[in-house]
Amino acid sequence: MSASETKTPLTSRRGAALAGTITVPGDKSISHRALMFGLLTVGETRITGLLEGEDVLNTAKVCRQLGATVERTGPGAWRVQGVGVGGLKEPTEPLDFGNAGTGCRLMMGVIGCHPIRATFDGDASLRKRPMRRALDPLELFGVRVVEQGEGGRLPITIQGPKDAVPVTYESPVASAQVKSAVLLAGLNAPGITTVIETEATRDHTERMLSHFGAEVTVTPHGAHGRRIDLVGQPELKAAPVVVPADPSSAAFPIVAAAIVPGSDVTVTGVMMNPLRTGLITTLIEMGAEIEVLNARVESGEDIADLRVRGSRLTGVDVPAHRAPSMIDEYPVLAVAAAFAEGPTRMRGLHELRVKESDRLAAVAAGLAAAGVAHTIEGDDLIVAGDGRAPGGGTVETHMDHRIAMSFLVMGLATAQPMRVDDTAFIATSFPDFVGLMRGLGADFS
Ligand SMILES: O=C(O)C1=C[C@@H](OP(=O)(O)O)[C@@H](O)[C@H](O)C1
Ligand SMILES: C=C(OP(=O)(O)O)C(=O)O
Repeated sequence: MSASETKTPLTSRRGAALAGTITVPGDKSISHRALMFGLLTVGETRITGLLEGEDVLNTAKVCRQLGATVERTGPGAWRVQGVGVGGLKEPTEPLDFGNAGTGCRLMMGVIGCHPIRATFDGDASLRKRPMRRALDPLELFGVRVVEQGEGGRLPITIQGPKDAVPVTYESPVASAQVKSAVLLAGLNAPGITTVIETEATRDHTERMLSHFGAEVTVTPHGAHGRRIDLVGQPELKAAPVVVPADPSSAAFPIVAAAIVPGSDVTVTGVMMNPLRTGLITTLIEMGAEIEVLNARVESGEDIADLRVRGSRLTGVDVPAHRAPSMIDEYPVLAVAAAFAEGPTRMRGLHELRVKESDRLAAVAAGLAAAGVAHTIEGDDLIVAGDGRAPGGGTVETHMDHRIAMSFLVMGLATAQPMRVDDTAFIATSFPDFVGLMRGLGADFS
C-alpha cells in the first residue's frame, strides 16, 4: 500500500449510545513473535487467534522467504514448520515489512546473527522511521551494515557474522522492539546475551522465549527497569501459541463507550499483561466506569472481560514512567481527555514522534481540527478538556492506523461529525474495526 493510492475517507457522527459485546482481534505484538518463534523452531508450531492484519501477514511472508512453511488452516489458525535457530535460508529478494516497525526491527534481530545477507524495506511511513536503534546493538554481535538510507533509514542491507559474539546491552530508549531485537539476535550467539532496560517494556519476547524452552532470567533493575539474561544457541521446542485479544485494539471501543453517554459495552478476553494496561489504569483514574470481569490466566497471559459504561471523566496527570505500558494508546487517550472536565497532562511522549507518523503532531492537528484546546510543552501534551468537543473537521491520518481509529472514535461524541482522510491503514492492525464498531451502533459513513 502507498500514500499515493486512492484514499478511503470516512465520517463519524454522534448518535445513540453504544451497546453490545465484542471480541477484538489477536494481539499484534504476540502475533509477530509467534510467527518468528515458529520460524526459529524445528517442528510444527500451531498458532490460534493470530491477528490477520497486514503487518502480521507481512511477517508471515518474510518467514517463508527465510525457509519456513507457513500455512493458514482456518480463521486465526496458522501452522508454522520452522528451520530452527541457525537454520535460516538467505532470502533471494528484499524483505518488505510494509507499515510495521515491529516486524522489521524484530526480524533484524532474528536474522542478524545468521551468516546470511538480507535487505529490509517497507512503505513510505516505515522508510521514515529510525532503524539505528536496532542496528547499533546488532553491530556489537558482529553484524555488518552493508547499505543503509540516510540517517539509518530503510532500505537497509545487513550481513550476519560467521561467529557472532554475545552482547550486554543497556538500551538508551525504552523500546520493546530494541530489547527484542537484541534477545532474538542473542539466540544465535554462543554464551549469555544480556539486555538492561531502565523502564520495563512489554515482555512478550521474554515470555515466549521460556515458552519455547530457552533459558531466560528476568530480574528487577532500578526503580522501573529489568535485566534479562538469555543463554544462547538453545534448541527451541515447538509449543502451541494462543494469542489473546489485543489491548491496543480494545482501547478504541473502550474509549468510545466511555465518551458516548449512556453506552454499555463489553470487550471480552482482553490481554491484561501489566506492561500493557496503562490506558485502563489512566481511564479508571479519570473516573471511567470500567469493570474488570472474569479475570483469568490463559496460555501464560492475564486476560479479562472489560465492561465499560458512558462516564463523566476528569482530567489527570499521566506520569512519564507509565508511557511504555500504554505507548500506542496516547492518541485515543487524547480523545478521551478532550471530553474530560479539566486538563489532562501526558508526560514524556518523545517516542510518539517516531511511530507510523509523528503522533504528537498528528494528534495535535486532529485536536485542532476538532476545535479542542491543547498545548505541547517539550515532550508533554496537555489537553484542556471542558467536557465537550465541537468537532466538524477533517483529520489527516499520515498512513497511521491509530490516528485514523482515534479520530473516528472522537466523532461519535463531538457536536459536529469528524472526517478522517484515509482509513486504509486500519487494516494493518484491526481489519474489522469499522464493522465491529458499527455493530455497537457507531455511525460511520
Ligand atoms: O515490541 C512490540 O511489539 C511493540 C513495541 C512498541 O514499539 P517500541 O519498541 O518502538 O516502543 C509499540 O509501539 C509497538 O506497537 C509494538
Ligand atoms: C507503533 C506501532 O506499530 P509498529 O511500531 O509495529 O509499526 C503501533 O501499532 O501503534
